[in-house]
Amino acid sequence: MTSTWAFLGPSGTFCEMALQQVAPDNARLEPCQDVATALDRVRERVADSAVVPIENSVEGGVNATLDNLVASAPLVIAAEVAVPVTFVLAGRPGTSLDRVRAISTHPHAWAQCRGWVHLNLPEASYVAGTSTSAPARALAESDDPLSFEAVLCNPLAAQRYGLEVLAGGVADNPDAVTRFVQVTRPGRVGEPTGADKTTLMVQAPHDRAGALLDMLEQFSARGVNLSRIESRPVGDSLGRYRFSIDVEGHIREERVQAAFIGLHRTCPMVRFLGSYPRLDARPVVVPAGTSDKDFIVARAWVADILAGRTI
Ligand SMILES: O=C(O)C(=O)Cc1ccccc1
Repeated sequence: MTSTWAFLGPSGTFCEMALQQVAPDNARLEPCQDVATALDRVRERVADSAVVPIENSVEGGVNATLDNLVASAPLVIAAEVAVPVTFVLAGRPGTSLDRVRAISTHPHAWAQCRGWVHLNLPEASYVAGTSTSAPARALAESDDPLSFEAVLCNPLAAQRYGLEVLAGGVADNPDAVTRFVQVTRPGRVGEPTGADKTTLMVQAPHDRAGALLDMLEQFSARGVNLSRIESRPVGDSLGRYRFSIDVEGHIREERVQAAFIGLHRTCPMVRFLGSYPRLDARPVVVPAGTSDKDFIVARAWVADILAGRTI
């Protein structure tokens, strides 16, 4: 049976390149206007999965994704993918570089090429695009006059839409990587691989000294290592934050469950956002005293006490 995959479109985005790494060959593709629409397609059961950007090595977390994952009906991350992001400046065939007055692209792409533009086209202004390939397609297909003459997109998109590369290698950081995730509706949680990651969103306990430390202690007390933590405003008033966190380990592991139970007891909001294999497949180091076996043995000891078998 074919599955339907939503992504940030149109064809030619970095998101589509990420999707190609995880989707089956016969997947039906559903290009969307923005990240929120792609995730809603999964909630509405129009799509089985969505592939969306979550973190960039230059810009950090992708807020549209981090916030949307906790905004409405629950979704979970099933897999992660990294895509090296390389940009070209492209225009309609025959466009000369010194004629470029305005450039359109996705805000994340603009942020990653700003230095090059400042140096090489200091007069050029920026026109926000919904993705890197949306303005590329518009340049190629629109008969109307556009408010820009060039786009920043990946070399494949320039080729796909028949645009001419006016300059290559325009990224300020040539090693930039964006991490994308495959998102699905929640189901029975799969088995751990030993090299897994778990994503969650937590609202710290109420405003008081040490609240953040107390939250972090839930992880450190169980030997659970954090690989990413970012604060996001809750949105209803100034000064209220929740934390988007990646931890090393799987929700089927005892120490991760113990940390989740601790958070649930002490924090106003905790949302599980998926346990999935780590991109680098590096096995998680489990500190002494926090393995599943350690928990099972300790629980059996308490059971013995309760049954009067141990004093
Ligand atoms: O617009 C795209 O091509 C995307 O997939 C979003 C994006 C934009 C810039 C860097 C990484 C991802």
